[in-house]
Amino acid sequence: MNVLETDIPGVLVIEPDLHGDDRGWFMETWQERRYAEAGIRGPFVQDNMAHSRHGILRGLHLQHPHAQGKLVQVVLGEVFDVAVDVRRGSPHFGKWVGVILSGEDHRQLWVPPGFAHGYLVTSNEAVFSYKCTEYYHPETDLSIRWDDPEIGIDWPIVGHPSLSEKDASALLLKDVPPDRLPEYTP
Ligand SMILES: Cc1cn([C@H]2C[C@H](O)[C@@H](COP(=O)(O)OP(=O)(O)O[C@H]3O[C@H](C)C(=O)[C@H](O)[C@H]3O)O2)c(=O)[nH]c1=O
Repeated sequence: MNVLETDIPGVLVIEPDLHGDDRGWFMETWQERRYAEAGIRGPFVQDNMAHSRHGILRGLHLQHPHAQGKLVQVVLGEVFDVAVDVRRGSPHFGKWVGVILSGEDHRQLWVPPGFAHGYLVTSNEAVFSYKCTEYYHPETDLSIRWDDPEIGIDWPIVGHPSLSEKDASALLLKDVPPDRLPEYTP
């Protein structure tokens, strides 16, 4: 398993070992001891899966309180996956990391608690699967605008993505009340 750092400390790309043979392939998508050694600690309490068509953008979402760490990967298709540091006081506040994840490369992204997360489907369809370190708390769920100019995410899209009503009416980061954002703890 290779673990690659990104421009934001703590956000990691994981390249799991793939065991191929004439039947196909096998991979361990998570293993507590090995991932903890890489700095990816649970406990993971919930697994999610979502299917989306081309051009769908889900995000940018976070929960606070009850911030979720997310170990994300694509089972089928391809997405552009983004993590944004929205921890108050972080030296990287407002900074984003974007990576292509696909069912072909099997890569994972570790999105620590305190980050807004979202992805754009760049294939005809995509099945997205991820582990969370906190339960779903819709009452503390928050959407931040995918196209917030102060974050400036370079989404690989021409025109406008397909969004949920919630995401279409999301706030700009500057308009989020400070107490709705997690605190940075070095
Ligand atoms: C997130 C979630 C949703 N739901 C239900 C609530 C709605 O009836 C339906 C769709 O929810 P939503 O539109 O919030 O789903 P996404 O837009 O994919 O939200 C996710 O998108 C971005 C990329 C994330 O990182 C978060 O995990 C999450 O916010 O699933 C649940 O029952 N449990 C859950 O944990």
